Amino acid sequence: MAVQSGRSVTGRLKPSGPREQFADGTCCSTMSLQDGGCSYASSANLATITGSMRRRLEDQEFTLRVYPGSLAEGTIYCPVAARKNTTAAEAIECLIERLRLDRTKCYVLAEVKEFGGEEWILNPGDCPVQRMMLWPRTALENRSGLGSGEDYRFLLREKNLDGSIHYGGSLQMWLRLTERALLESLRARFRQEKIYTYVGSILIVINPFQFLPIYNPKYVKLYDNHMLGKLEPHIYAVADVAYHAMLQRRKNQCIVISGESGSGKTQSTNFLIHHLTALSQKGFASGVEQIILGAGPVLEFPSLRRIEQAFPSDCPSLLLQTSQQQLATTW
Ligand SMILES: Nc1ncnc2c1ncn2[C@@H]1O[C@H](COP(=O)(O)OP(=O)(O)OP(=O)(O)O)[C@@H](O)[C@H]1O
Repeated sequence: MAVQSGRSVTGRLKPSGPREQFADGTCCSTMSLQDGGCSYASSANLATITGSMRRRLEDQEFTLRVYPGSLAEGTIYCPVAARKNTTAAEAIECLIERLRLDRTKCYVLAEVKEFGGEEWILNPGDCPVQRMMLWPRTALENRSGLGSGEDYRFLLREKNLDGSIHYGGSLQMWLRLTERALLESLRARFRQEKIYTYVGSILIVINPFQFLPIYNPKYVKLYDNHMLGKLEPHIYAVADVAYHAMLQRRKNQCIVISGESGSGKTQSTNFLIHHLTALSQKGFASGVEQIILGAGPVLEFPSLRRIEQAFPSDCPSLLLQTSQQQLATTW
């Protein structure tokens, strides 16, 4: 599952000044300047100022997030750089190129204003940025909250020969499919006693509730200073990355462990500490491991949202614990 990254719309629309008013959709910059500033500006000056501001806005580059759904499996959204007068046809051309879509087919951009809601098809000459500027600020800021009610976004759709739109499942359905694919992959791996799986930089662990011979010195050595992704996913790999990042960058590192009760967080913490002390001692026996385990500095967060707030983007590793019972409810 690949999530394409790009500068967020929010980031682009946030700069202070007239642009912010514009992004809010309440009024354009020209209007706000006339409202607030004409008492001291001569009409000639005003024309010059408004002209240059308008030009700046025309030149301003925004990022459209376009969700291709089933047209490009493995891509959740594709960021497209666009200006105020970039047309839907131009944005689609860029998407065809980026997503390597079939050029013999015809595509349209659809605007959706509510998760799973009605879709408005843009004409080729419509300007998506101008439509985005009419979205409320909350919709631009809350880019991740699926199902949060107001969930404005652009979708890429295929047009049938008769001019009708080929839907091929809603975005909601497609996202559920990717979740199902993830769960199926976790289940298949778990059946082969592979309890660890990477999803991007996150390690998902399924509690096996049985002893697995994968925590012995052979594994400590195997994962010592290895390249992430070269070996099977393992909790030692996470510890190893954090340890070496700490040495190289000379900065504290943080590993967040999240999961329901009984999913194996304490056990994973023990494995992490075991590996970290083994790396730092290189086999030299000492009581450090026991001291750290005894101190047990445990931070508990009730939800992932709180974790995100506490550890924003520079948090290096996130470990998600889950148990068979928890997954069984979904499987
Ligand atoms: N990697 C593992 N291998 C084998 N057994 C495990 C593993 N992880 C967890 N377990 C088993 O699951 C049990 C519960 O795990 P643990 O106590 O770590 O859960 P927890 O998430 O810390 O629970 P709580 O939140 O209630 O404290 C352990 O006693 C152990 O038997």
